[in-house]
Amino acid sequence: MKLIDGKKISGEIKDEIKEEVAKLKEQGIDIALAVVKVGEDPASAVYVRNKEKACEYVGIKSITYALKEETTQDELLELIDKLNADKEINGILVQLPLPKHLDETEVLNRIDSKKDVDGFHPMNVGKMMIGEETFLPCTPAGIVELIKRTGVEISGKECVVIGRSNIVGKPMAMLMLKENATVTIAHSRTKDLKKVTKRADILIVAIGKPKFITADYVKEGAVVIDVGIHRNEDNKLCGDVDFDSVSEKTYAITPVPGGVGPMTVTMLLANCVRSAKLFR
Ligand SMILES: Nc1nc2c(c(=O)[nH]1)N[C@@H](CN(C=O)c1ccc(C(=O)N[C@@H](CCC(=O)O)C(=O)O)cc1)CN2
Repeated sequence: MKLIDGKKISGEIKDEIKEEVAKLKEQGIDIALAVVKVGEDPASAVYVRNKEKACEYVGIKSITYALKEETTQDELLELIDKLNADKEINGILVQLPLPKHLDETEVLNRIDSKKDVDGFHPMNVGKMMIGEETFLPCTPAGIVELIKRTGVEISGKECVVIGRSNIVGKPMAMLMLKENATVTIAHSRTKDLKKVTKRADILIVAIGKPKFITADYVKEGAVVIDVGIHRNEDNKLCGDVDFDSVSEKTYAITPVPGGVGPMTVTMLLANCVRSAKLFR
């Protein structure tokens, strides 16, 4: 069984990005990312800190706007408008989830699509659908990169994606289709999930339930990618996949932590570089 080491692979990509950022600096192009965080969600605080550290490592300037929980929709939209107009800012991201009283869709749609380094704006989602060059959502893009850098051929493979969120499941399916996989999207209403998952050469799991996928859901020799992230009572992290039982059957598998998560942050850096190159 191959362990797909997302930490190592993302480290390699970060070094490539660092070189590219240095070259752009020599040409007088500086890259700056605005990160907007609303409220005190502890997981979001960790992810934002990881993004700040990664930016610093590669030489991208990051500015975090930490807004209080009670921030109103109008206040948040006003900040986005200000960042959209700021010529020094190449990328804007709003850390999700937002507090319940805020309208996430309206906020994400307000970000200038040319600064949408999360790839969540409808314009960029549309471009991705038709295969035009654009910002790709970071987690799905990171997963494609992980699979490719593990040396696994995607073209012609049976790929099953469990989950249909706008951030992971739907774009994931699109990107695997672009790589010429035969793609099935399974979800909470899928009948006989095991029957569907057992045909997967590549199984991508974003179901949101700790250790839900056990060995009996997986075909011998499959590649399994675990997008889930859960913290148990002992503060230990696990994914949606029962790693110990499933890994005995797989050709390759991602761990949690250290699999998909670090790639999400690294692909954000790649999108910041893309923004500076395409739209400065
Ligand atoms: N604006 C966005 N919000 C959210 C996104 C996103 O892509 N854009 N994705 C997730 C959270 N996320 C990034 O923001 C993210 C999740 C996990 C990790 C990560 O590195 N995980 C580590 C473990 C870290 C820990 O100790 O908890 C790992 O898996 O090894 C990075 C980023 C939702 N929101």
